Amino acid sequence: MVSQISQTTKLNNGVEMPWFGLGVYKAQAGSEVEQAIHNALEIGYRHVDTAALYENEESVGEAIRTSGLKREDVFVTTKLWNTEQGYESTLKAFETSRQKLKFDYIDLYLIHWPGKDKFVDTWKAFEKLYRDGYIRAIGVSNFKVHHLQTLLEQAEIRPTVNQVEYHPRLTQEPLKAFCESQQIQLEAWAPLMRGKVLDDPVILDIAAKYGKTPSQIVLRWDLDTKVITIPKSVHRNRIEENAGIFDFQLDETDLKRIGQLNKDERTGPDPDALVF
Ligand SMILES: NC(=O)C1=CN([C@@H]2O[C@H](COP(=O)(O)OP(=O)(O)OC[C@H]3O[C@@H](n4cnc5c(N)ncnc54)[C@H](OP(=O)(O)O)[C@@H]3O)[C@@H](O)[C@H]2O)C=CC1
Ligand SMILES: O=C1CO[C@H](CO)[C@@H](O)[C@@H]1O
Repeated sequence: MVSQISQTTKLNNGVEMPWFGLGVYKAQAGSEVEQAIHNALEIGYRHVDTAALYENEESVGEAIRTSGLKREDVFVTTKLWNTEQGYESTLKAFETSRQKLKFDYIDLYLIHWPGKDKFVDTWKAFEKLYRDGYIRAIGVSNFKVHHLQTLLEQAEIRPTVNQVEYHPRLTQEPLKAFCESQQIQLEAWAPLMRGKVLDDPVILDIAAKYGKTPSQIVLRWDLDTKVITIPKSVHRNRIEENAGIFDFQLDETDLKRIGQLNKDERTGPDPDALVF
């Protein structure tokens, strides 16, 4: 069980990233997030997704240090918040995150949202931090195809990952195809659509067929569509339930049925509407 939960994919720079991890947005700094991470690591998770925005980086670092695991056993992502975009401000914000986590290095650092004008300068700072050895992989989040095209025209180092909203009501097909064509790994945020897809009749029907829960069906669909997934929970029973997806696979018919639930429906903002 433990080894399967930590199964990795090789990113375009050769770094191994676990397909499955724990999201900690809205997991409160202090005992709530620390307990959630301890539970997850005990169950076999080896990947945690945080961000400067979540205001829990100190606790994430502390939970990993007190887990009994080595730093290199856990893959940690954090993200640069929108107000810090720009070359110098990115270098500073990265150092603040690193100090809060009390880590020598970060596994994956993401530009949280593209915004409009500054993401290329921001990326140049990401490239420097990567070359200086502070980050094992650099990537982006909430980038649409046009943002990626602009970035790829000017980047010296390609993004490894694009973390975007992805669930059965937002299957992101054109973006997914573009990322695949550019060897950029897609990663799902809000993979459970924050609970909103768990009572969908098609998901319930498929759950009954496999003897699995709705969340397990939706998360297995992520893996079967080759998308990294980071469901959030602070409850041990759900943390364990969400990880129970490594003993089955969805068949082609069910993958297709889930894909047909797409409504291009977002639970978060449209990246083009978030201009800063
Ligand atoms: N790059 C970006 O812009 C964004 C990144 N993210 C990242 O992605 C992660 C996941 O996305 P998130 O927005 O948290 O949404 P999720 O789709 O992961 O849903 C989380 C919600 O579902 C509940 N839940 C978890 N497991 C179950 C279950 N088995 N059955 C029923 N309910 C369940 C949780 O409650 P409870 O905790 O009470 O169990 C929580 O309320 C975030 O935590 C964050 O790390 C998220 C948003 C944007
Ligand atoms: O990471 C995040 C958590 O969710 C927020 C609200 O949907 C997002 O805006 C943010 O990017």
